[in-house]
Amino acid sequence: MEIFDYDNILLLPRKCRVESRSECDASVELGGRSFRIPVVPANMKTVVDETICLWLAQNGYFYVMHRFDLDNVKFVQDMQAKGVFASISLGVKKADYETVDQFVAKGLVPEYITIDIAHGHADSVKNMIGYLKEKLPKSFVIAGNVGTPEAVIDLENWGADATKVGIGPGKVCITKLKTGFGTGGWQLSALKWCARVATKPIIADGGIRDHGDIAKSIRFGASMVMIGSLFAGHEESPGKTVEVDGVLFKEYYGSASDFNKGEYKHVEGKRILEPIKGKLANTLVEMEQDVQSSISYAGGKKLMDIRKVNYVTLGGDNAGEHLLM
Ligand SMILES: NC(=O)C1=CN([C@@H]2O[C@H](COP(=O)(O)OP(=O)(O)OC[C@H]3O[C@@H](n4cnc5c(N)ncnc54)[C@H](OP(=O)(O)O)[C@@H]3O)[C@@H](O)[C@H]2O)C=CC1
Ligand SMILES: Nc1nc2c(ncn2[C@@H]2O[C@H](COP(=O)(O)O)[C@@H](O)[C@H]2O)c(=O)[nH]1
Repeated sequence: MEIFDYDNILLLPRKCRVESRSECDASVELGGRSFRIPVVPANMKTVVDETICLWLAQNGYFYVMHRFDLDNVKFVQDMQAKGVFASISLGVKKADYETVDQFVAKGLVPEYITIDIAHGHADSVKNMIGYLKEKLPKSFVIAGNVGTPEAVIDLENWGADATKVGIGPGKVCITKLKTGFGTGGWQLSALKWCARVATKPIIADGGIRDHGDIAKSIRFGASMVMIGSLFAGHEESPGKTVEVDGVLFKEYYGSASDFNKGEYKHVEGKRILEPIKGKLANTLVEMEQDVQSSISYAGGKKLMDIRKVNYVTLGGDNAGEHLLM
């Protein structure tokens, strides 16, 4: 198997078919809705909050609210009362089952539910998917995180409508160091490996450092990418603002860090500072424009045209050109 990551791949252009990049359509469909770009901010406490989620939904972007210190029932009620879709995260513990029961009792149906645990290839996820499909059959269920084709096959067979791929490639992730496991360092080829067997959408989660990595993820089989670090350093980001030598930063910490957990147990995440780089809305517009450019370099007009391009690997044992024959 070829092993590579975002830094060792470049996509190869095909003859341009548009006169302006504005003709290129960066939108993607997920769960019956169309979103402006194939990007979702990570469901982490220092990346999204209620205000950001509402703004994203109102402006044509997908979102997944985090599940930490949050009343999921109130969140769904609030979002739906404001006329936008509700997209929440759930774990697999007793309290998460009770949340589902409350939805049913109140007649609430979140449009999207992401089952979000560290080791998503597990019976606990199978059981939660089964429960959701029984109690809330209309909700679109995203399940993860996983990093192998076997896991993608299982999650899909258990009923997941989409899977989330990425174990440990995140910027504040220390899973690789603490456990010796994961897709950190080879996330893009792990995505390729998983996409070969997937029959439903994959969300590639973690490791995106530059906007061009979005197109690379689409090329290797993602329908969407989940990004934390590139979103954590905005004026509106929920993390604490910290000043260092006159420069403003936002804190960004892992969901499995002691900062998020409130205790040092099974810690697989750390805290870093991200320089503040302006408004979230501007970054999203820039991402859309960059994805439009990617589509134009792919010789296409729509997002999935990126899937058709050849690529080269730079450096290492697998270096070379990879042609689609
Ligand atoms: N994408 C990634 O690489 C990673 C992401 N995270 C994020 O951190 C957050 C917290 O995750 P998580 O700790 O799973 O959530 P929870 O604390 O809600 O734990 C979920 C359940 O899974 C169990 N569990 C967690 N890890 C393992 C494992 N390796 N093997 C067996 N059981 C396990 C937990 O039990 P117990 O704690 O008793 O073992 C618990 O019952 C999530 O948002 C997750 O996405 C965390 C690590 C890696
Ligand atoms: N191993 C860990 N992974 C984590 C933790 N908290 C979040 N995450 C994952 O990272 C991505 C974001 O990655 P980025 O490279 O865009 O910053 C996020 O969506 C989670 O899947 C953690 O504590 N440990």
